[in-house]
Amino acid sequence: MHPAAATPDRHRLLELVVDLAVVRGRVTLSSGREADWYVDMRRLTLHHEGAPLVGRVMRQLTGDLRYDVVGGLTLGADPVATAMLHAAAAGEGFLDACVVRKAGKAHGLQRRIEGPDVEGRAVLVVEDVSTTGSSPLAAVEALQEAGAEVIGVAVVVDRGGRAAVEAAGLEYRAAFELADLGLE
Ligand SMILES: O=P(O)(O)OC[C@H]1O[C@H](OP(=O)(O)OP(=O)(O)O)[C@H](O)[C@@H]1O
Ligand SMILES: O=C(O)c1cc(=O)[nH]c(=O)[nH]1
Repeated sequence: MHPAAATPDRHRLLELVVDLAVVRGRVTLSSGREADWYVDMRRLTLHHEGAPLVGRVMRQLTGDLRYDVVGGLTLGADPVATAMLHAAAAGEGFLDACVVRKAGKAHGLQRRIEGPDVEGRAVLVVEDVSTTGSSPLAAVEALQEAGAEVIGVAVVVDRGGRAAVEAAGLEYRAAFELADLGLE
């Protein structure tokens, strides 16, 4: 099946993204850039119907890739990773999740990457929405420093991050592009 094939799950998830997450109005993005709309994916990835759909659609999108850990830069990536973990657990496979902190922690075990150890493991970096690619690439760098093999990046909505991630030599998958959301 094509990674972004039309399925009932993908169709319903797209409806929910448009209904729940797209917010029109002037906003400042994490890059400092200004925009006239925002995709607040947390409204979807923490939603009772949206979260399980995110897990299944993202697993389907990356079904041909080999990875056994999934995670990205906190906070947007976290519910995406755990939704995928639960989708895997509900099926045949197993999948661990990890959380990449924006900065290292000064107390406790002082870990930047939380969860089961990632050293020597194949990790898929995820993100809820990516505009510049800098958040997923920050996660890639932290995971590689921790000894993980990063096999690619997958996002629910691509707002423009593809170019930077592909320029870094990484596979990039997006469940939805701006055209799918009617936002081009
Ligand atoms: O870095 P980009 O590829 O351009 O993607 C945009 C980032 O903006 C959002 O997070 P935000 O920085 O608002 O932080 P949060 O996840 O802590 O809410 C989103 O979850 C991405 O991480
Ligand atoms: O670039 C961003 O900061 C950004 C854009 C967007 O649509 N949604 C979001 O959560 N962050």
